[in-house]
Amino acid sequence: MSKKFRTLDDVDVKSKRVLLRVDLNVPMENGRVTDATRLERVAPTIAEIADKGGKVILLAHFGRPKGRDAKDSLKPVAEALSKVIKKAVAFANDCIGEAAAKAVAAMKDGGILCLENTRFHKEEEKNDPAFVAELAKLGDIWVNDAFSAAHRAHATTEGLGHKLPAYAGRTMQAELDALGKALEAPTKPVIAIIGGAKVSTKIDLLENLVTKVDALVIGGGMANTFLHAQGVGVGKSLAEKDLAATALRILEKASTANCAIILPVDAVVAYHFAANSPSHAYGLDAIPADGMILDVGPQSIARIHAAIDDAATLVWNGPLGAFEMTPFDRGTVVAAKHAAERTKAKKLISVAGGGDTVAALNQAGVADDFSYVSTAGGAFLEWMEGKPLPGVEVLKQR
Ligand SMILES: Nc1ncnc2c1ncn2[C@@H]1O[C@H](COP(=O)(O)OP(=O)(O)O)[C@@H](O)[C@H]1O
Ligand SMILES: O=C(OP(=O)(O)O)[C@H](O)COP(=O)(O)O
Repeated sequence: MSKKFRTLDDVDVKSKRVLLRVDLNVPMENGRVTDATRLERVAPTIAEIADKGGKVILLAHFGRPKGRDAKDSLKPVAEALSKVIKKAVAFANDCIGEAAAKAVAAMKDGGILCLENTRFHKEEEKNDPAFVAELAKLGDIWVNDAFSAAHRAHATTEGLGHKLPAYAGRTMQAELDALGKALEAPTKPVIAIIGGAKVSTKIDLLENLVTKVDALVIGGGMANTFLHAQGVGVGKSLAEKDLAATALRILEKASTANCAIILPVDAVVAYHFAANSPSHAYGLDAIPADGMILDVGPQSIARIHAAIDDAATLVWNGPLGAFEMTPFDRGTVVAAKHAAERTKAKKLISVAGGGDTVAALNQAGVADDFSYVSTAGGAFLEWMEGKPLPGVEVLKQR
């Protein structure tokens, strides 16, 4: 990788208070981390700083809380991280103020401290200068290792880089390096699969994506939004109906750009958002008004297979259905296995990313068969678009 920013090679961290921005936004169920990939990926950076005698002060968000909310505490994640890195991780129940200052003051060289969810303060997402200044008091340098949150210009992902000497962490370096190698000049035809639940934050990306890929498979909550826009009754499905105009504009743009759009032609519908709740596959003209689309149907899966077969490069973010609950993982698991087989047969370069997407690939048992698995979803898509990522750009300034 051409050296565009300073890294841990350029700083002596011994005895320094290192504010290390990581992405601890891991999938959780009943207080238990269900996929530790993001924790495993950040482990080398934490170990390197601690082993060199730096004080590792972890900054991270979790979920999208509106203010302090116990269900979004990072405490259980810090405990899971401690198990992954096999080192003690202290915890402070606020990321600024007295609790944070005391915990930092008590640190020894090589110690590790995790501060509570930065999004418990609304100033985090506003990149508020006073909040940034409060955070900056706790550290001597800022290391950004959260590539998967680098598309956010928040206080801890961007603001701190203007206030303290800034460095890229090892995960940040590795992600940019690997994505560059796999996708800077992708072998065509390129197919993208976009699913998941973060419709409003990802739909705008599709407008650019359709000019860069030859085919776009849309699944998950994203597909429901498009189907609704086309006049399909989607019942009680997760769909952002106010984005119908955006969805139609994207379809038009795709047509102009000669990007094939593969939307579901059938859907697995249930009446309760719960594992193993009774379900049935319906054609699009027959989705029950009181039902919820929780997965793509069998005919849609066949089309997705065919689209993958036509592609030389695959980029994937977002599960095709509510994969955490059987049997609604079927579409995602079957498509993931198919992409993995094509990759093993050297017919496909496959790159997938996103907290839940990685969890889904692990659940399907194929993460290791993909060409590259990124920790990032939204950030990876924005990087693909060629958009500058605020959390990366700020590293280049200093
Ligand atoms: N049809 C659907 N209805 C409800 N939730 C869905 C549906 N399809 C996918 N999801 C949910 O989308 C979530 C993942 O979305 P997202 O956060 O956008 O992906 P990633 O973390 O990989 O970037 C999962 O929790 C999954 O259950
Ligand atoms: O999980 C994340 O992104 P992803 O779902 O796109 O992989 C990041 O932690 C960013 O979270 P955000 O989309 O709430 O800013």
